[in-house]
Amino acid sequence: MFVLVNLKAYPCDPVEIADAARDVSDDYGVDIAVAPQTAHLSRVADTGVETWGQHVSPVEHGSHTGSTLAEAVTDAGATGTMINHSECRQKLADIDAGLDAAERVGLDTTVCANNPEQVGAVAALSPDAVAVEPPELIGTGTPVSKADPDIVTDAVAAAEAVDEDVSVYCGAGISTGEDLVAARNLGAEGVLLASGVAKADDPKAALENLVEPL
Ligand SMILES: O=C[C@H](O)COP(=O)(O)O
Repeated sequence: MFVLVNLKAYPCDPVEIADAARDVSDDYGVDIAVAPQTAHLSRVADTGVETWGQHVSPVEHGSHTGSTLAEAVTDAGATGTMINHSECRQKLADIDAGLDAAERVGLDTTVCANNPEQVGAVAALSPDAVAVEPPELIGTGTPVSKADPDIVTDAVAAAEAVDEDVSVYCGAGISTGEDLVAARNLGAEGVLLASGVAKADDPKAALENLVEPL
């Protein structure tokens, strides 16, 4: 299972969480990546943890003030990026161009989607992975695997029907090891989570609790 920890814009210490994620990943043999604010990418990557961008813009070098250039994301040490997070929605054409930008520099890609129908649509763009996240469950602590497990199994089927090489992750409300095991049992190959770690009093303990049952 791949565990992608999105720090969003939470008031957490990205380096403390990156250090914890690196150590827990090493200790438990689970692939854990951290996606901090773009301005924190270098500091997070310097810890040695797998580092992801929260977004890349659908642009090349040029007059694109305020953009998140894929080349700058890799220069900062990231090896992957999310695109189309529910809190950073993109038009389909921009998701496609964002994937082109990520591919140009060799970033791994996860495209987020609200539901299984959207999973099928974005799987057609051949990202490395899609992450299904019902927006209404984000930040609630109620995992999609409990609230509506069919969303995960339907997302897996939708991606498989389009492109068997696209992995499916699930997210929203995931905070415990039990949630990770449930996601795996529903066919997900990874999880995307945020508040369960970024808002935890002890992020390292939260990460250990997540991966221990795997
Ligand atoms: O990027 C992470 C997802 O939006 C899930 O957030 P959450 O774990 O706080 O529900």
